[in-house]
Amino acid sequence: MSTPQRIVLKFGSGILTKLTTPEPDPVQLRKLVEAVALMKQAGHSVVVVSSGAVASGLKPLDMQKRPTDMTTLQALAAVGQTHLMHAYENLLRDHGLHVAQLLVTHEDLAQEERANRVKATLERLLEFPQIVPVINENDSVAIEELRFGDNDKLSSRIASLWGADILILLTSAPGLLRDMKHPEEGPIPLVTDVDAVIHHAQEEKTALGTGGMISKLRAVQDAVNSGVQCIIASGRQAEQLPSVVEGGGVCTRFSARKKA
Ligand SMILES: Nc1ncnc2c1ncn2[C@@H]1O[C@H](COP(=O)(O)OP(=O)(O)O)[C@@H](O)[C@H]1O
Ligand SMILES: N[C@@H](CCC(=O)OP(=O)(O)O)C(=O)O
Repeated sequence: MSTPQRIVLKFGSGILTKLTTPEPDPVQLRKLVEAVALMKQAGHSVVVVSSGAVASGLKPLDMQKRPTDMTTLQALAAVGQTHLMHAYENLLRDHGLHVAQLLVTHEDLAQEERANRVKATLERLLEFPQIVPVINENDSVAIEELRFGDNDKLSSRIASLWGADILILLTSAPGLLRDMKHPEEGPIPLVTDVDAVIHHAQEEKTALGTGGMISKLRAVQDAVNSGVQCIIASGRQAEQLPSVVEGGGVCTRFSARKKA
C-alpha cells in the first residue's frame, strides 16, 4: 500500500453534468464517488470540494441553461445544493460511506478564528473513516464564486488550511494543454514554475464552468507556494485517479514548493 496522503479533490461543474444537457449526470457522479471510495480504501484521507449546485438547480426550477443574473444563480444554488448532497449521500451509501456538508465563504476562511473552526471540524470529521466531507461555497450568501469560479481558489485554500499533500482539480480538460487546438498532443506533464505556463491558459471554458483554466492556474500557484502538490486531470476519467495519486495517469502535475 502507498503512503497515506491527505488529498483534496475538486469537482468542477462541467464534469458533474451531462455532455449534451446541463443536468447532473448520475453516471459521472457514480464514477467520481467510486474513485473517492477507492482512495479511502487505499488509506488516504479525502476531502471533496464540489461545484454543481447551480447546475443541479436548473431542472427543479425548469430552466434550460445557466442564467446570468446573480440572484437567480443564488436561488438555483440554494435548490441545487440539496439535490447534489442527496445524490452524494445515496451514492456513498453503496460504499458504506456518508457525506458531511460544509458550506463556507472566502470571508470565513479569511478570518483566522473561523478558518481554524473549519479546520478543526474537518479534522474531527476525518477521524470517522466512513465520512466524506464535501465542501462548496455558501452561494446563497456569497457571490464571489458564482462570478469568478472561485471553487478553484476555495479548494486551494482548503488544501493549504488542512495541510493537504495533494490537490487534484478534476475538470473537463485532460490537464493543461499547450495548445487547445491540438488536444491530441496531450497535457503538459510536469510544471515546476506556474508563471512560465500561464500563457497556455485560454479564456475559453465550458458552458457551466465559471472559472476556466486561468482561475485554476492561479489557485494552483497559491497551493504550490504553501507546499501542496497540485494536479489537473480529467474528471471524465475518474477511473485513472488511483494511478494519478501514485504518480501515473494522464494529467498535469505541479511540483510543490518546499515548505520553509
Ligand atoms: N490550455 C488549456 N488547457 C486545457 N483547458 C483549457 C486551456 N485553456 C482554457 N481551457 C478551458 O478550461 C476549461 C476548464 O475550466 P472550466 O470550464 O471552468 O471547468 P470547471 O467547471 O471544471 O471549473 C476547459 O474545458 C477548456 O475549455
Ligand atoms: N459554487 C458554484 C460553483 C462555482 C464554480 O466555481 O464552478 P466551477 O468553475 O465549475 O468549479 C456551484 O456549486 O454551482
